[in-house]
Amino acid sequence: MKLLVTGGAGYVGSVCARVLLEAGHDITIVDNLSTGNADAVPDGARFVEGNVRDVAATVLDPGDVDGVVHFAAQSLVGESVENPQKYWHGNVVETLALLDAMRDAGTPRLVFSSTAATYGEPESVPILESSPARPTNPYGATKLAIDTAISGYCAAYGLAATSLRYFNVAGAHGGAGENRVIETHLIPIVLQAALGHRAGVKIFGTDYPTDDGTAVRDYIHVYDLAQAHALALQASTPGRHDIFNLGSGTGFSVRQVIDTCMTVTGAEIPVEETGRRAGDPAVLIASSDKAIAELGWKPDRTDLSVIVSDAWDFTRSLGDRAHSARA
Ligand SMILES: NC(=O)c1ccc[n+]([C@@H]2O[C@H](COP(=O)([O-])OP(=O)(O)OC[C@H]3O[C@@H](n4cnc5c(N)ncnc54)[C@H](O)[C@@H]3O)[C@@H](O)[C@H]2O)c1
Ligand SMILES: O=c1ccn([C@@H]2O[C@H](COP(=O)(O)OP(=O)(O)O[C@H]3O[C@H](CO)[C@@H](O)[C@H](O)[C@H]3O)[C@@H](O)[C@H]2O)c(=O)[nH]1
Repeated sequence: MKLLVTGGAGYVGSVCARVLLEAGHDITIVDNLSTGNADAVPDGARFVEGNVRDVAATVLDPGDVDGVVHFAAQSLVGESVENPQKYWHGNVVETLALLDAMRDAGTPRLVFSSTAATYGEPESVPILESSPARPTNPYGATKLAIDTAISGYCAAYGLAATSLRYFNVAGAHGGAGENRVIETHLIPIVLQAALGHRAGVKIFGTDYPTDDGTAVRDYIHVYDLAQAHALALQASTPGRHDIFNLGSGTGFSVRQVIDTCMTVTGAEIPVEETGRRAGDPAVLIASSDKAIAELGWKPDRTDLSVIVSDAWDFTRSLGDRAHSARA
């Protein structure tokens, strides 16, 4: 397929673009490099630098593009609580412009990066797609608003769309991984501390109602996630909006993640316990049964040690290209 990939210079988008190229798709990436890296754009993809809102209409030639895989977004839970304006504009306004450009150009399919954050604090785990969606932060609220808009565009205009609700993405593949200028995610932060690029790691909250008091998340390997995108592109149906959770189905606490990172790296990492981060739910664990049954998805890198090892190999391979090395 001829595909437009937004956010393909970012972490998840750059891995997925590689996997889609390997599968034989023709890829054009649009990215404004606000959090992404130009050197993450894979060989073999065309690259257009710009905001989705500004360039979508020019890169979607009428009748020419088979689908859009839309990763570009603002995606930090804590930041969204402090600066919701950045999230409503950066996510909802940008995506509505993309949906309208797709409609004008007759682009038939969309795969959208939705999130576990749409559910908020779950009543029970694992979380199903039918679980109540009550986001606890503006980031999740904007992604839920986009999912709602997509449903309407599918029903009224015949778009074929899939929203993939990722849980916590981690790991690396094909020379691509996490290398953000400002890093806030747990696993890359712990690995940067293991490399000596940070003094240590803070645990945000030790009073959650979990076994060890720290928050529990479901970590999914970015390669498994990429496979789901390839399947979703094949499975889409005009007029339908399908929503799938994507996780490994197992929860790990912040302490367990730090312990696994210490085992994999062999490094002793200083840990400081601090208060909760605003907007964080206690426990997020996915049921991915629907994706397994309906997309034929087969996640096979679900072991946390494998996820952390792949992230560690990538982080070490960066050398001077690591933003954390220059901090
Ligand atoms: N990383 C996770 O754990 C996770 C979990 C759930 C959902 N997601 C979703 O997956 C997607 C990718 O996340 P990521 O972790 O790779 O983030 P990222 O910040 O690494 O990548 C986002 C990319 O989009 C680009 N971008 C942002 N706004 C843009 C705009 N308006 N126009 C053009 N380019 C723009 C950035 O420069 C960056 O390259 C996001 O939609 C995020 O909400 C991520
Ligand atoms: O230095 C740190 C960083 C994080 N955490 C905690 O570790 C957990 C995981 O945090 P993080 O890696 O920042 O991911 P989340 O905030 O859970 O969000 C990720 O996972 C969500 C889905 O669950 C996605 O929607 C988001 O885009 C993605 O950033 C949370 O409990 C954090 O409070 C710490 O204790 N210390």
